[in-house]
Parts: sequence; C-alpha cells; structure tokens
Amino acid sequence: MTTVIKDGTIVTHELTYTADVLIENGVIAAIGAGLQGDQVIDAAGCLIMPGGIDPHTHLEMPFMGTFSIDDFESGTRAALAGGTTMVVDFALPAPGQSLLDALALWSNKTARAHCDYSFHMAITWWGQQVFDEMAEITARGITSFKHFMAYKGSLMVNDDELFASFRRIADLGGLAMVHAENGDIVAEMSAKLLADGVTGPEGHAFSRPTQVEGEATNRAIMIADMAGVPLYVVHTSCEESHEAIRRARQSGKRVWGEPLIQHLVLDDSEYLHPDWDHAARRVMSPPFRGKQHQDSLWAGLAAGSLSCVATDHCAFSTAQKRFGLGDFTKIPNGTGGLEDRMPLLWTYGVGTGRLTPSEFVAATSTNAAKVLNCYPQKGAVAVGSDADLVIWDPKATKVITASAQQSASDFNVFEGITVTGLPRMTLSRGVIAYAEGKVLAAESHGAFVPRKANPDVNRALSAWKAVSNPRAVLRAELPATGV
Ligand SMILES: NC(=O)NCCC(=O)O
Ligand SMILES: [Zn+2]
Ligand SMILES: [Zn+2]
Repeated sequence: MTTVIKDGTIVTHELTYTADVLIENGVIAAIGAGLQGDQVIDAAGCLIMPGGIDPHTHLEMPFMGTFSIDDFESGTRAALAGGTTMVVDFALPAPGQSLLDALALWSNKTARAHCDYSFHMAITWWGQQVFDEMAEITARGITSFKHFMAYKGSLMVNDDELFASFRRIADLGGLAMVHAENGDIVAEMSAKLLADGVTGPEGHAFSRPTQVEGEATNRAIMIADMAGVPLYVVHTSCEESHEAIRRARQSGKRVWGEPLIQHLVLDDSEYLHPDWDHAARRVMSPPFRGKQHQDSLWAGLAAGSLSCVATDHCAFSTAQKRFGLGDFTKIPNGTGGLEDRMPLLWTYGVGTGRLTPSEFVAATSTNAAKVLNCYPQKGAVAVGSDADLVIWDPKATKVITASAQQSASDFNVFEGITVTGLPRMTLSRGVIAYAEGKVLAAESHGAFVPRKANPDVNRALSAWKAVSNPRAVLRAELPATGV
C-alpha cells in the first residue's frame, strides 16, 4: 500500500516548500506535485517535518537505588505523542560488567518499543576487557560512547580513564560523549551542605554550580582534542559550558553541545519552592539554571554553537523522589520530557521568534541524525529516507498536564504550561503511529537503528592528526666523541 500526504508545507533544516509526499514500503518514494497513493493524508494547514530524534533518554534505567519509571513501552509512546520518532538510549554496564552483556540487557528492554531506537554505550569502568569489547560494540552499530564525569562512587570515570577511552574511540571512528560535571567537587560540596543542615532539594542545585559544569566541559574538550576524537557534550545547561563549546568550535574542534528542553524552559527558582515534592520532582543533573543561562542556550541554538535539543528523559514518580527526604543526595536525579520537547521548543522557540522553523527541525531532528551518523536515513524529508514524519499543526494548542500524559510518572515538570504547535499525526516508517490524540503504532513496531563508524568528521580528524602528530626530528649523525 502507498500513502500520499497532500496539501502540507514541507519544512526541512534548510528549506520550506509546498509539495506532496509519497510513501512506499516505509520510505519516502517521491516528493512533488500531484502525487497519487492508496491512502491519502490531508495535511492542509500543517507542516510536514522530519520526526523528532531525541538523542538522550534513559528508559528503565537502574539509577540511585531504583529504576526510571518509563520503560521502552511508555517512553516511546510518549515520544510518538510528542512528534518524536526515534530515541537514543544509554546502555549502562555496571562497574566490572561486560559491555556486551550490558548491550544484551538493554536490547531485551526494547521488545515493546513503539518507535525506532538506537543506543549509546556508557563507559563506566576501564580495563582491557572494555578496550577489547568496544570494537565489537562498534561493529554492532553502536558508535557513540558516553562518560560520566560526575556521580562519584558509581558511574564516574577519572581523567586517565577518559583519555584512554577517548583514544580508543578515536581509533574506532566513534563519537565520545560526556556528562560534564566535576564529580569530585560535587561530592565535596554535597557533604558540606549536608553538614551545614541544607538537606532539601535546593541543596542539589547549590552543590552543582555552573563552575563544576564549565570546568568539566573544558577539561573534556581538551582531553578529546589530545585524543583526536569528536566530542558531544550532553545536557549543556549554562553559559560556562556553552562558552567552552563555542570557543572550541571557533578554533576548529569537532565538539557539539546539547541543551535540554528543561533547561531552556525552567529555571532554578523551582528549587526554592516551599513544597518539598515540587522542588524534588525537578531534581536533575545539571540542575535548572538562572535566566541568563537560558538566554545563552537559546542564543546558542540560533547561532549554531549548540546543536541538538534533547530531554535526558529519566522520569521518576513522587514516591521515588521521596527516597531523598532528609538527604538531597538520595533524590533520584532526572525528569521527563519526551512528549513535551517538540511542542515546548516550538512554543518558546518558533513562537517567540528565537528560532526559525528550519532551525527547529535542525535542533529536534536533523542535527542529531548527522552527528550520530544516521542521516539521511533519519532526520530528513527526502526521497529514500525513512518515512519518519510529523504532521505539525502550528495553531493547535493544549495545556500540559500529568493527568493526560503518556509517561507513567504521576507528575510533569511542565504542568500548567500552554503550548501552541502540536503534532496532528506522527508517522514511523510510513505507519500512522499517532493521530487524533492516540498512539496507534503497535508495541514492538520500533526497530533498532544501527549506525556506522567513521563518518566524514572522524576521517577529517584522523587525517589532520596524521599530518600534525609529533614526529621525531631527523638529524645528521654526529661523529662519536671517542671519549
Ligand atoms: N540527568 C539526570 O539527572 N539523570 C539522568 C542521568 C544523567 O544523564 O545524568
Ligand atoms: Zn547526565
Ligand atoms: Zn542522561
């Protein structure tokens, strides 16, 4: 069966134009005027954009003594309802665990995924086994490796491990990723705050000032530069970190920054709320920041110094957040956002003139596809691309509320915000996956998206390293002194 989408306006990361889209066997077969298909989708008044790609989620993640509450079933349902057609989650080996075992574990979690997904592999410890297995992980289509510079005592890796891993990734043609916060300083500051009687959720924000993020971002950038590997900095939340990324990019380094929709929209006043639950529900790392940092992130998206807007979707329930009553260091870190990322970015970005529609497409989809090397299979409205599309109604409006969300959590950090700009329909590989407020894609419709190593950027970086690597100076042999 063929499907044709008629009377919509196509918006890509570079063009806006009117055309029909013909879909056959899950891919875009033609784009043009007067196309015919067995099934007709009317997109009048709507925009046809690439389905969103969320490059940063944690579904059913074991973390801080519990599991994030959305699994691949509810998480991907939320994704489709918000116009996102692919999520990239993190396989997370326990310290000492084989990367291949962790991958098997994560693959088993995906049986009920409604939309496509890929993985990053986290490097949570270092040793010969990790070094060896990274090659097989890359061969299986997982080419990005994440390092936590925070969470001391659990996920954190040190600089020597970071450097060793980055060099290995450079050799494999992969992408290094970092959660950039100085975990040693955070641990020190947390202990001091607790000792001083600051036990509530505000202590979480106080223990992770922007300096710890700026310092770690800069350190990761320099280590990546020495290793000759491209670097992706997840959840860039503040000017200090953005500034380091901006400077690196200006000097030709291959570095990308990822702001989260939470940091773009919500600020640190949330942690001072008199209701403990309200504040604790918003505990995540890095914490929400002040308005000046939000302005910096928005400017970075417009200027191109920041690349992909993600969610870091890691939802918990209120009951889980209460594990940290009396000690903010025990509040599970993370918030949701999969269903709300695109409507919020449209509302606060395109709706205010901070972003053009094409910049919106770049930030929500195309840039992630390019950086993660699955473009133009994903992130494109182009002949031959997967028909992962969102039919976007820029006038549709709703109030965000937990009672109507797909997520399994009992709250939503964006509760009460009115968004204008919503998916009317989401298609995943040509299947109508979401329409009229309902998720229609079957459980298990989602498929793994393998990615290839050694994209152009890595090849260019390796070529440059080969040209500029230190070399021994060839000198004329001196006569022996005979002494
Ligand atoms: N961000 C957060 O608070 N939780 C998820 C894990 C991480 O990305 O650091
Ligand atoms: Zn993180
Ligand atoms: Zn994360």
